Amino acid sequence: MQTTTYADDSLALHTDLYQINMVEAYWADGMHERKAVFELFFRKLPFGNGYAIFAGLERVLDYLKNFRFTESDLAYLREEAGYKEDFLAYLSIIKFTGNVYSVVEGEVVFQNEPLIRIEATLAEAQLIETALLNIVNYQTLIATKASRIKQIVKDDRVMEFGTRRAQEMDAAVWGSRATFIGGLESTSNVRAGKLFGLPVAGTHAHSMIQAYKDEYEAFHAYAKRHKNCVFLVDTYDTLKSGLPIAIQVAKELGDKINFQGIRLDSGDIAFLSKEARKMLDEAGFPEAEVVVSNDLDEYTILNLKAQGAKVDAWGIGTKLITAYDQPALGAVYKIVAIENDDGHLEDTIKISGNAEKVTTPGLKKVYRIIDRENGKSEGDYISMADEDPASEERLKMFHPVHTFVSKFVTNFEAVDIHTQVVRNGEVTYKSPSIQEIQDYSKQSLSLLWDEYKRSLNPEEYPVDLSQKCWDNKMRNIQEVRESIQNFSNK
Ligand SMILES: Nc1ncnc2c1ncn2[C@@H]1O[C@H](COP(=O)(O)OP(=O)(O)OP(=O)(O)O)[C@@H](O)[C@H]1O
Ligand SMILES: O=P(O)(O)OC[C@H]1O[C@H](OP(=O)(O)OP(=O)(O)O)[C@H](O)[C@@H]1O
Ligand SMILES: O=C(O)c1cccnc1
Repeated sequence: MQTTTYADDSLALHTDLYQINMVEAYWADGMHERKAVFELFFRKLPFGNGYAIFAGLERVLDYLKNFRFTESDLAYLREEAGYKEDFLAYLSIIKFTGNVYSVVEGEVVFQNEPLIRIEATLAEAQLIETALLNIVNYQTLIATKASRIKQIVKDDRVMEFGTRRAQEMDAAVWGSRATFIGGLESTSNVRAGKLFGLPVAGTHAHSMIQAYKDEYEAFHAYAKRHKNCVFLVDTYDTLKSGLPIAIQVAKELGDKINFQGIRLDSGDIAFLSKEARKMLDEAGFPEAEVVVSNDLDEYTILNLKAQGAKVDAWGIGTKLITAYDQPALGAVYKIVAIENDDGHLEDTIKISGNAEKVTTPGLKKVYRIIDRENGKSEGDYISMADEDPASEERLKMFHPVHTFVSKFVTNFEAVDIHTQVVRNGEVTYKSPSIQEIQDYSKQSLSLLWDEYKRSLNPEEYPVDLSQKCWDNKMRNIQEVRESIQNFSNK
């Protein structure tokens, strides 16, 4: 529903006011077209996990391709926000003209490494920050949550049921896409199925049983119109009513339906699933699945498995789509270089009392270092852009804060984890199909040792700096210190 007089016809204003205000200052000072380099990264992996699954690139590219202030955006900025005509005239012609390097969706990623690098005019790079973070923070968080769940359930199917509990509609559809990237098998959201080509699956609700008042009637009515039926058996009494009636209907209809199984949505899932398995087997339905749902997450599932629950498929909603135990990923977007008066890129650094928060300046690359003998990742290696770790015989990798933690790697492959996805404003990357993205993610995960993949207290995967990158960072810190010293001596 339209609630104002302005059409909601672009995403250019999906930004924080301060971005526009900063750009106005750059523009007034003639700095807006200076080349700048920004990096998007997170500092801490979510859920205490040992890795994250990157998602969001498809929407980022769509956003960048269409980045334009429309007439209604400009009218709003003029009439409600008070911006002047000369600045609005500049905004009216701005579009994204830069270069973007990104990891691809489904990639396994880690703390403190640039996921996306933007090289653009200062104004463009600044204006897009908020939307990029908004997209990547949410989608990466949800893909990672899904991947954690998948690590626990292994080959069991997982159906995403979260739409009704998601933080509104965008989160539901893009979230369900992210859960597929993270390894889940289907979503219940039909629109997400249509938009992204996701497999759609589901059962039925208690309301149908209540509408027919009677489980026998309801199951029959449903089976008349649907194949692959999963009957929800816990509306009245799971063991005394729902299950026996589901079995009766399945026997009566025989080959006319493909009785796929039953769903449990309350009670003691471990106990009831074992009982259900027994009853289905004894009734001659060993192939029928036990599907369960009810406020599940990876912790409950792990516990249910420890209790010997006999479950074939898990329906998971609220705790997945809202990332219930950690509802935000803290990815940030930091400037690392800017063109100086002479037209050269100059490093820039943000200092912090917290060593982990000091940014790593300069134009850099990230390589995944893969051991040629066992095919596993030894760690990620952040170098200056002009370095080529592949040409080194023996690579020294050391922790970027606790530098005494180090190792040497030989016989390795160094794979640049970024792909150029936008060149001079043109999107040059075509997103693979959603299935290809999921397959890629599985392959990317298979490079990781199990120690990094366990859900509790995983080992910390090394994300290290090259010596040159480290030296450059120290030099930049020193320069800032000296200039502060000079300033306070004045
Ligand atoms: N055997 C079990 N071990 C651990 N947790 C379980 C087990 N069985 C179910 N659970 C979980 O315990 C919680 C039970 O939720 P709740 O207290 O709402 O009970 P319920 O059976 O769903 O009741 P209601 O009839 O109100 O839906 C759910 O998160 C469910 O996944
Ligand atoms: O528990 P979640 O992980 O969020 O999974 C989704 C939940 O949504 C449905 O319940 P709801 O009570 O909304 O409707 P119903 O009548 O279909 O059970 C479903 O039965 C699940 O319990
Ligand atoms: O298909 C289902 O069983 C379903 C879908 C959404 C939410 N809960 C259950």
